Amino acid sequence: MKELVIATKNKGKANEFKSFFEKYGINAISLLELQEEINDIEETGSTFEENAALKAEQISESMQIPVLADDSGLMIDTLDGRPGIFSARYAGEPKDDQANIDKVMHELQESTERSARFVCILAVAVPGEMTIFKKGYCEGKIATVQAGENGFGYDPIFIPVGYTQTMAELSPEEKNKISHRSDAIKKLEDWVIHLQ
Ligand SMILES: O=P(O)(O)OP(=O)(O)OP(=O)(O)OC[C@H]1O[C@@H](n2cnc3c(O)ncnc32)[C@H](O)[C@@H]1O
Ligand SMILES: [Mg+2]
Repeated sequence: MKELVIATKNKGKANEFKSFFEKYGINAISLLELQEEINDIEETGSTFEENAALKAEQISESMQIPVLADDSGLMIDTLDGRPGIFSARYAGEPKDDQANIDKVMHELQESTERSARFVCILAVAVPGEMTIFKKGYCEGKIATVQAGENGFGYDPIFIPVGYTQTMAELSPEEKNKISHRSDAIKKLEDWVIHLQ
């Protein structure tokens, strides 16, 4: 089976990439599964694109293989797009999904302006080639009550457009049909097929 290294240490993302790439007969391997210990890559960029490129290019360079990275986040309109690129550590170090949710819920309080979107930027770095980028979205709103156990990150407070449940109440299969990550992956299909 073909293999593709995904420059992520996020278990939730890694699982989603596994199921996307399985369909193409590709084994998606995250940094959590590699034998060698990979140091955390500092996400010092000021955009999703810069951070996705940092992750993909650093691992691709050191391993001399094609690498895919994902930089993603939640953008809330009434918070001027926050947490945005700071989504993973919105409530500070160490990264804590529940603390991030609590902070967002506190900031929104009773607000009726709750529109938001998940954004995903994929970067593919191949040694000696220009890095390519694909962008995906999932539109929705922030719930007034946290619900659901599936997924990761902000899924328990994000209600996608056309749904009454949160992303964390949907099955993994349902999430993978409509998520920002799947939207971006579909746009990468030509490259993925070429990899096979
Ligand atoms: O950098 P890597 O190692 O890939 O893992 P990370 O969790 O730090 O990933 P990001 O830097 O891209 O930050 C993305 C954050 O945005 C949130 N997020 C992204 N995609 C999400 C999704 O599908 N569902 C819920 N929250 C998501 C979640 O809080 C993530 O930690
Ligand atoms: Mg990160």
